Amino acid sequence: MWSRILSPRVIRGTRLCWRSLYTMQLKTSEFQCLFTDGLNGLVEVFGKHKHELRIAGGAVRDLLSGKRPEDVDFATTATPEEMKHMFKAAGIRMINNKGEKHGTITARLHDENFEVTTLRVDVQTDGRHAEVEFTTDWLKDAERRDLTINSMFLGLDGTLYDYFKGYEDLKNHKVRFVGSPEQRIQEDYLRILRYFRFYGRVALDPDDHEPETLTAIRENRCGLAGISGERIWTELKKMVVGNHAAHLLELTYQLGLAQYMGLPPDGNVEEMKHVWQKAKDLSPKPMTILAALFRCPEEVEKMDIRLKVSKEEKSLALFLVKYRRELCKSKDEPDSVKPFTDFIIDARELDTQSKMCELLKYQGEEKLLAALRAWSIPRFPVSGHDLRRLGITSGKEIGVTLQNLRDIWKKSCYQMEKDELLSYVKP
Ligand SMILES: Nc1ccn([C@@H]2O[C@H](COP(=O)(O)OP(=O)(O)OP(=O)(O)O)[C@@H](O)[C@H]2O)c(=O)n1
Ligand SMILES: [Mg+2]
Repeated sequence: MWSRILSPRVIRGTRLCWRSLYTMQLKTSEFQCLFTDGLNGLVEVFGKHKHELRIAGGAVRDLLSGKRPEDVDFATTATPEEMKHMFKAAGIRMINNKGEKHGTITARLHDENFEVTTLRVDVQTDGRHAEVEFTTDWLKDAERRDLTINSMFLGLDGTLYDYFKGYEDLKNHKVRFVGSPEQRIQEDYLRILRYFRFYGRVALDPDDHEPETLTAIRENRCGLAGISGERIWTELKKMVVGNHAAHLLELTYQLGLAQYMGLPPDGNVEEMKHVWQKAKDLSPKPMTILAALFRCPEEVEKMDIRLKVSKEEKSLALFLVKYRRELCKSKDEPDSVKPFTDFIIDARELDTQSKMCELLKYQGEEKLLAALRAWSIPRFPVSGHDLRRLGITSGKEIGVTLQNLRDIWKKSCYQMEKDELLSYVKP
């Protein structure tokens, strides 16, 4: 059952308002999966030193949505110094203390790492980094977090601490910033993209945004220019393969964000919407959806300069932009994968088959995709060595003959064997 404790607070020194803390008791069985020997050990150490320890942020959101969280962050009232002292005394190993400046200590128990962060307030932010001050006030730590659904804590006894109705928002499929969207965005402009990503995860309706959220995003869009390409790409990738992706990408264009995110300013939004509709249930790679926005290879190059995507991702984008219309199913035999397998045989590059699968997703060719996935590249049975044995010595001639034989072999649907193929060679 919900219990409600009301406390008056002054927000930003101007308005007096009632801030509520909702607490609720979850059954520990609901998050039993987390209680490993390592976590039990961690809980014991914090209990012994009388420091509070709670699960924080994204992991609480995931647990409440019935999902097993990928990474679990812990928050505590103990300072990093107190944690270090406590872990040392208990003989617990700590690893790479790079996060210590921001209050994070990583402890290793029973071969598991636990990241525990001291409650903090961001005293100075520049839209990317924050200078932090430690606190023992859980509300203050919740206040600096981005979205209400990401601002909850879960005590290890099953008590949920929820200052901003995050659980209600989660149940109502609402994505809202904590307090002022403008302020939260200005603290870290990447939150614009986090908003879209979580919208895709949580919202049912593709167009159920709070108007003031969209206004804050639009007015602060330039801030994205200062965010590194790697961070943008990490978020964008997750958003593009989530729910409502086409709607959200279109919205980034309507709000004028695209150019700050490495996407072509005049991206082909209509094509992207079609491609998404056709490919969304075929597990497309993020780049398969984004490729639809590019009108030419130069736009892929510009995107790469900004987002620093991987070599494979860039090569996939260039492949799709080049072949999306050129390489299509045959009109006479629409169920045949032959045009695609022939291309793969000729390309002789290891990743062509996987790129071709993405091309079929782009084109929405579900049946051909299944057939291509089931196909494995047959081995061409003739080598240069075989031709040399037949008396062909010039390298150039060997190359030409091999290609001719390969074409014959392709026509035979890769069935012809070596002797039959070599019978075509006139020495
Ligand atoms: N720009 C950011 C990034 C993170 N957070 C806070 O830090 C928590 C943990 O961040 P992170 O692990 O990066 O994201 P998650 O929300 O946990 O999402 P994911 O499932 O992708 O890990 C978030 O839940 C949120 O409370 C934030 O307020 N602003
Ligand atoms: Mg996380």
